[in-house]
Amino acid sequence: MQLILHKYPYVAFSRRSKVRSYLILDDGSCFSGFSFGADPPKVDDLPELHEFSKGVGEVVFNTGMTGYHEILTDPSYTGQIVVMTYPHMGNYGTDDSWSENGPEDRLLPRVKAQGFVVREYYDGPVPPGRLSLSEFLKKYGTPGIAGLDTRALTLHLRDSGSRNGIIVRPAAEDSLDDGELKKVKSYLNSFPSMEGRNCIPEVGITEDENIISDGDLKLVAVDCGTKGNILREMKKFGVGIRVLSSGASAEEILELSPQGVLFSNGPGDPATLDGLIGEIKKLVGKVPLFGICLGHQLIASALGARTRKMKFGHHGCNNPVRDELTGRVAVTSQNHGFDVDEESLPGDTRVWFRNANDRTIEGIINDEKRIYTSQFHPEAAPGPHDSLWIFRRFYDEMQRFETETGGEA
Ligand SMILES: NC(=O)CC[C@H](N)C(=O)O
Repeated sequence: MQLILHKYPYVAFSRRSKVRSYLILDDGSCFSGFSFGADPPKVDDLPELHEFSKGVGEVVFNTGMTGYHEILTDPSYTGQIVVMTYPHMGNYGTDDSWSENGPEDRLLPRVKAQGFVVREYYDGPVPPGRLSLSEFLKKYGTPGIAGLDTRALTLHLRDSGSRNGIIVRPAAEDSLDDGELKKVKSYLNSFPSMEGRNCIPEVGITEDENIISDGDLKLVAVDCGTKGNILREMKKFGVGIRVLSSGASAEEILELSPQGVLFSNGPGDPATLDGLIGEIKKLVGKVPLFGICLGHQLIASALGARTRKMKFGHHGCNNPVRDELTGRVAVTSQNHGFDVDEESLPGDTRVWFRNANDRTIEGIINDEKRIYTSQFHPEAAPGPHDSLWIFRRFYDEMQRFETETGGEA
């Protein structure tokens, strides 16, 4: 009897022509692999690179098994190179309708991450109408690197912390010489660290107001680089959604008489966003506030708490979180490299959610001030839907606010 291992014409990546490239970290560690997607910068091109050039950024690992399309298009990954710990990526292709960063013409570049690192890149057929992962990355100018030991790389990042890195091609030959390696290392040592970086100008809408939907209750969403699914989940309740840019003032927000204001996820260090934090301070107690990820960090800061850089953060869709009000544990989708320092949280605000692995804060609640936040992503995309109820919780709060105050706090 003949054993058929592959029913369809799977073409192993290793059998295709390979272009050697390297992932180099700022501590000099060097991982050799093969290119897919867009060509990485050449060692010669380093002086041409700017802060948001493709191929260079903070290297973080993501523990999700699937969902690479949503991850790559999540605006919060701006400035970061993503390493997938799951070893096999690309097997279902990519489809633009899964993109998390809105219509193509509005929020370019479509792929937000600076680079993508995988153990094994699947190079077989994908369903009709889809682009392969490599074609998708190429179309949006983002380099990928495959064939390196992502397990060793992840352990290194876990032990030493997330750090800057670059995907590069040698100038001429197949391998980097010592001089080139030195050049790359000194380039990386002068590259800004994620702590202290404001990445908001790279994402989000720039026009004054964007009407997503109409409804009796009104939600203003302040776009710091919002994932599309946050707005889609709120839209399900029939609320009218107005998206304002992250430069919106408290007065502009209140002028729209919303029953709720949402501060979205977004890239970079929250501590750099003083202006936005100042505007949130003016909103506290006046209208229900909902913050997701960066939005959570900004609202906590407006209440007087401090944020801090985590060693390697939480990136994945399998992070357990405990609801401190009910004791229930949910598996959540996460993507953050900063957190709120519990010591600095004001006494009248409770920890709503806590990470079950490292016990860091995953959300805060203040009923009196009508404040609800989650550090994780209740909208999933990608990830489990266990926490979608949080959107309903905020919608109920918007209704209560309207009933109790007629919209006047
Ligand atoms: N997904 C997010 O909103 C990320 C928030 C922030 N940039 C962090 O890394 O912690």
